[in-house]
Amino acid sequence: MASEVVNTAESLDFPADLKYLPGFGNHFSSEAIAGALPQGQNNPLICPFGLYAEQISGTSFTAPRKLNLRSWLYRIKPSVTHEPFKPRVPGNEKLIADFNQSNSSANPTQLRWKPVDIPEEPTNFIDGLQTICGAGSSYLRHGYAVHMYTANKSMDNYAFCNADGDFLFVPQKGRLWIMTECGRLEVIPGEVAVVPQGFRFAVSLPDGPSRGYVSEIFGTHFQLPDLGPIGANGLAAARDFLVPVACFEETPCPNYIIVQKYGGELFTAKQDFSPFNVVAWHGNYVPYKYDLSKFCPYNTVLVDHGDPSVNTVLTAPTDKPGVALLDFVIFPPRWLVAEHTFRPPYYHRNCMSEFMGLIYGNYENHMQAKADGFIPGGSSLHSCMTPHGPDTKTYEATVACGENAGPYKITDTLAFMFESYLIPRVCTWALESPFLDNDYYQCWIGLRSHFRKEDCSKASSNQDAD
Ligand SMILES: O=C(O)Cc1cc(O)ccc1O
Ligand SMILES: [Fe+2]
Repeated sequence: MASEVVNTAESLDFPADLKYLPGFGNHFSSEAIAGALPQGQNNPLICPFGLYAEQISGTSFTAPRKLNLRSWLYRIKPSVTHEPFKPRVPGNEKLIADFNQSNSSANPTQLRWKPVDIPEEPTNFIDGLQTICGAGSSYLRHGYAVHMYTANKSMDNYAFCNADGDFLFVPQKGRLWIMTECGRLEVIPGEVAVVPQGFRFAVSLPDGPSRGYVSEIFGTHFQLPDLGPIGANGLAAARDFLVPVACFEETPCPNYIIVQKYGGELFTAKQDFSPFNVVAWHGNYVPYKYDLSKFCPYNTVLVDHGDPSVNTVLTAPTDKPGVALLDFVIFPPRWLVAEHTFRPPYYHRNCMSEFMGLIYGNYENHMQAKADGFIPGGSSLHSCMTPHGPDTKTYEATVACGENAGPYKITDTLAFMFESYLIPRVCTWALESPFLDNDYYQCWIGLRSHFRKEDCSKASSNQDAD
């Protein structure tokens, strides 16, 4: 418990030495003022210091205990104290939470986008968020969305609340200062953060123009993957996940606006205080962050290219065992040592769908075969059964290197994949976007046949002689 730290954040300043609580799935507790958490019960008649008790649940009350998520917030005023929600004008028409024929289409071709420009006009995180693709519906609590954000303005006197699902933030350019009801998260490119469904949060941009990726999941939450035969350790360690400590604002804010995303539409409600007025909290339903450089990769040590699932950081399950609504997978710096193996990703068609982004560096830069076109801030989508794999340059350079490729370290790169069982529909604006790379398919067109027919006849005549 962070009871000695008195975080009375009179402004939303983020100190350099932000404190966090470590762990994943823990029952945490945090007090900005010692004694603010009720002891022995959640909902006393009068809470310490006259605070209001409020529960936020992330699963139905009756969910099995091992899945049950909820937290208790002790706040200066309860979040119900606001004027009625009204449709936000203007809304954000590029935000989709119910994928259908009016807003998106099926597209089985290989798709790739260049990095989207960060606008010049003042744009905050809410207005700069645009859905690229997704499947299902937040109304039915089954599905996901992949968004990109570009923004250059902090959310002042605005808080966002996503009633549809959980957001996983993957910043690519610029730090995010995410103020949440549980406290502050600083997230730099190379780190990721999760803000679960329903938490109010405000995004500030201390570095100015910023860009990144967001995945949103409907109806479930992220878990750490099972490790199977890997054993009890490896990949993302629970203790490297960081949860904010309680921190509150109490200065009057006469025109504070809550922007609620509900069914993909935006609604606003006015209130006269900051929603970041939680003096203490406890529970297991919390925002958190994770530094991807802490990931402990496992990989091939003799032959063949392992499947990318070995690099799963977080997984959001479906009801089918082992089948993900959304896996968050990374391709971090690591040694390649496989012998007589084609080391880059194999050519493949996957029954799952793969959205990829690049945080920095070159993706799978095997033997410096610099594949063009997939640039930091860009993205690609290879949907269910859409063939893909290394481009011509990478194939030729890998084969030219032959058996001489000794141990080789892939460095200075960080790519990721959102992989889903559900077949994505692609949003209309994303298909019409000037950033769509219409020549993407060209990167494979040069792949030549290396088939040596003469070797086949030699092999069969040798066989006849035997
Ligand atoms: O398509 C991709 O680049 C992602 C990917 C990487 C890999 O090493 C194996 C399979 C796979 O889908
Ligand atoms: Fe793939």
